[in-house]
Amino acid sequence: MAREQLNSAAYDWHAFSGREELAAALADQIADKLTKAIAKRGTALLAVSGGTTPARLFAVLSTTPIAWDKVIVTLVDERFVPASSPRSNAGLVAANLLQNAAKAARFVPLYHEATSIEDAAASDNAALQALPWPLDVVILGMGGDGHTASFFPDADDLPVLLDPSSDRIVLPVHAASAGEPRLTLSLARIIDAGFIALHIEGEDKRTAFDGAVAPGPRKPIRTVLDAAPRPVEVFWAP
Ligand SMILES: O=C(O)[C@H](O)[C@@H](O)[C@H](O)[C@H](O)COP(=O)(O)O
Repeated sequence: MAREQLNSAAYDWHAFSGREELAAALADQIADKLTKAIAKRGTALLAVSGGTTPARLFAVLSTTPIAWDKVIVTLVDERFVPASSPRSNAGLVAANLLQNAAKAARFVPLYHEATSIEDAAASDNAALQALPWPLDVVILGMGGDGHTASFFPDADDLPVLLDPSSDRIVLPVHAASAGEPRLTLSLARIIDAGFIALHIEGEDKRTAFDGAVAPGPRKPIRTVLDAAPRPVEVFWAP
């Protein structure tokens, strides 16, 4: 089916006529990048976003025949809730991605019980040092307000979250619009990824993306596009 391809310096736009077609194409791209990473360094590091958009992609990816036992999966961000919560991104990944062939992957969550989100982020920061950075693949989502990861426009310390030279891996986020405190990978870790995909669906998200890349007040997604050393691959379907 027809695919619309628009490019700009900061992103490559890949539009699909349907969400199934998008999921198949993006899953193929992810599998290709992970397989190449495994061939090159014996392992692959994948970070995925949560929310509602990725479930179909995760289901398709979970049946993709790659060496999942050599893949480490972590999260781009997480709500400060246990995996048993319906709000948990770890729960979403467990139910949709870590199934079928992908069950063999190693999952590294972000949420741990802690007395504060700051303590949780500090322990994550220490624990995730041991992962084989940089990310080979990162899959971002985007909210209608132009947030991605947990870089919410109303987040306290947004400049810290968006510092491209930060040596932090995981940062705590307080943002009234986020619902609950969040844990997020830093911008620095995200833009270091070998393949950066932004997965958005629906007309509202396309309008929000177009607004974010147009001249005007900078939204967090625009900061990611501008900071990335290579074009972000945007996958969109109506
Ligand atoms: O924890 C989260 O919510 C995500 O990581 C977040 O960044 C998400 O990608 C956007 O909010 C879009 O969410 P939807 O897919 O639900 O629109």
